[in-house]
Amino acid sequence: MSTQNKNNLLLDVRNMSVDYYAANGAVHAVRDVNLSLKRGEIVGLAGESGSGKSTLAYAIARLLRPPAAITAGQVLYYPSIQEGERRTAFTAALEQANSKITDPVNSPTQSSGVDILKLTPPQLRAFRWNELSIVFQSAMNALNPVMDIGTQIIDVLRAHQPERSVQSCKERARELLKLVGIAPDRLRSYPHELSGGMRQRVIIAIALALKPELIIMDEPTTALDVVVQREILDLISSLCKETGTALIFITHDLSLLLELVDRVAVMYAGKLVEVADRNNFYAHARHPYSYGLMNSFPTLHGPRRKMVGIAGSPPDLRNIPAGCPFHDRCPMAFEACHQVIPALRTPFADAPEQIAACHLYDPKITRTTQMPGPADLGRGYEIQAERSVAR
Ligand SMILES: Nc1ncnc2c1ncn2[C@@H]1O[C@H](COP(=O)(O)OP(=O)(O)OP(=O)(O)O)[C@@H](O)[C@H]1O
Repeated sequence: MSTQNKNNLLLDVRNMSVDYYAANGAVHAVRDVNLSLKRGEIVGLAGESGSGKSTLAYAIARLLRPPAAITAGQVLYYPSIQEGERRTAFTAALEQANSKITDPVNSPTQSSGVDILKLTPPQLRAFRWNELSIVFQSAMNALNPVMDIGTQIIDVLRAHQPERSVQSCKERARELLKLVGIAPDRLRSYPHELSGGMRQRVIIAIALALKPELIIMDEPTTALDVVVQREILDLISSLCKETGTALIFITHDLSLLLELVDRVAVMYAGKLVEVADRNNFYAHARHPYSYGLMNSFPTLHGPRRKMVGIAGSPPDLRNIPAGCPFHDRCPMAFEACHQVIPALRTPFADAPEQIAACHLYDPKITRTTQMPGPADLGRGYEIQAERSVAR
């Protein structure tokens, strides 16, 4: 029997804010972000370059280093605790620490979760790889060129499971290669003997080595051509479903993201501006920024869309304008957008899980009697483009 929480929650990021302290002022890279993830769920983080996606992901994994600082927030993690099963390395590390103190801060059994930001160094070591692994941008270039891939996979296993025999590590390495579609006899190949796509598969195999509950992938396919990109995405998707691993997948390419994810979270200027399940988002992205982003990329499936693009560029995160941070690029902006920061709300009867931070959908603020639909947002962008050509 499992003692998991009833919502099957795996991760709950609460009110997260991160600044980078630069000589010319603090960069507010992540601002009051709330985001949760269920066990086995695939969530995509989208947004233009500089919107804070990687910073948020690294904050979750506690990988940020100065000049970055988490100025507020919690990252609550709910370890899987199966009664009668062997404790995981992580829950064992939590219990060991708690046995030494009278008032445990992070107990694996409490229903309120474990705050990753409060983990001690040994707990953090047990958390990484065992519970969470990360695939960085261009990770495939991080494989050691002078070691065969088998040794590199076995090294990860041995480092985290020193009690495991060499033979069992070898077997697991072969199994992992098979899982990612590489013949196990390639264990003795060196990275330069593999194609880019194969190297990326090896990286995915390493990320899965210790059966983590959660993987974060930051632009894992950008260095690959589109055909291989697609193959890798299909592989990631089927592996996550097969192993029940949750995934946070980061990219600025929304069309790619929509092929893979259960839910999409869109960031702009350090804030979450919309969260929706894939189908709702695809059918009707509510925030004008999400709409613009979606129509900036050609999609592989679905109806033909008119490409509009978003004029202008994101604000300077050292000096964020008042009101909605998107207002000076938004074709639908009105007075309130220049003054009042919109909160994430869920006013959509037809999609109660979809939330957007936009005054257009706030009946107390909006100027329209009807909520705008995709055609209205599209028309808004067209008018904006026509005006800029006329100028
Ligand atoms: N070391 C740093 N010092 C100062 N500012 C930084 C530093 N690293 C990132 N930033 C700033 O923080 C903001 C968020 O950056 P981040 O890399 O998280 O965005 P992103 O959405 O992941 O972008 P990309 O898609 O290009 O990776 C950007 O404005 C960036 O310039």
